[in-house]
Amino acid sequence: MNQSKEQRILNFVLQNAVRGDPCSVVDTIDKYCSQKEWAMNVGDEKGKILDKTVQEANPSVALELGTYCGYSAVRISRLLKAGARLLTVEFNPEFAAIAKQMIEFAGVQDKVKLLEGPSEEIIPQLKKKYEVDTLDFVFLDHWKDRYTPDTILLQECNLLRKGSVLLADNIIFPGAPDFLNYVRKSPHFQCTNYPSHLEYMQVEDAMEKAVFLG
Ligand SMILES: O=C(NCc1cccc(CNc2ccc3[nH]ncc3c2)c1)c1cc(-c2ccc(F)cc2)cc(O)c1O
Ligand SMILES: [Mg+2]
Repeated sequence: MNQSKEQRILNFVLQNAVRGDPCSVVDTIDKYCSQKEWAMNVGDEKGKILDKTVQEANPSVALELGTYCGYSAVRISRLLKAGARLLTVEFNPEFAAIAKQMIEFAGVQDKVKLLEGPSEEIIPQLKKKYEVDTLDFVFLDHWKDRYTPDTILLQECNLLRKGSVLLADNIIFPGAPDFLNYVRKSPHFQCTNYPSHLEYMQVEDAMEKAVFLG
């Protein structure tokens, strides 16, 4: 049975990156996906925006929606302070299996908890089942039509606090127009736009930061 693209990405990392070195895992995925096969990792240009936003937030508890191969989970977790943790949600079982191996190879498994299932099921479980009080940082990179309902669900589940930082990928391409509308019109969010490019391409894209005001 021939391999999936995601399996090929993982194999390239296992053969070319340095075990236990998150930076080498991130760089090796970028090398493969820019030279051999495009894939929907956030990439290095938008990844630098993600890095700065995570460092500024310096979260104790972070949530990622849309793990894919684990590129941004490794990228985020390498920046977390001792004792901080990242919960990452992946609905696609094949992607989750790849991401689990990627996270372990990078050596960040003690900081990252991979939760398999759809965000709409997992978000309401975060407080009781995953012992979350509130989220300091949320990276949205899953189905683009889920950004808005999940942002509303996070508020309904009382998971955001004054200063919680949401960062959304793909604001321009593939686009998340209803999310942009929602957060920019809401009095509960202070928004900032970060123009960039689609990963590994010269196509315009952007990220949007939305800080919860309470
Ligand atoms: O669509 C995207 N990513 C989301 C996505 C996509 C597919 C599968 C999943 C399955 N994972 C999943 C689903 C639902 C979920 N609920 N909770 C967790 C969870 C997890 C997730 C995307 C597309 C492009 C893109 C495509 C084509 C093109 F030409 C240009 C650009 C670029 C990106 O950076 C992207 O992020
Ligand atoms: Mg994306």
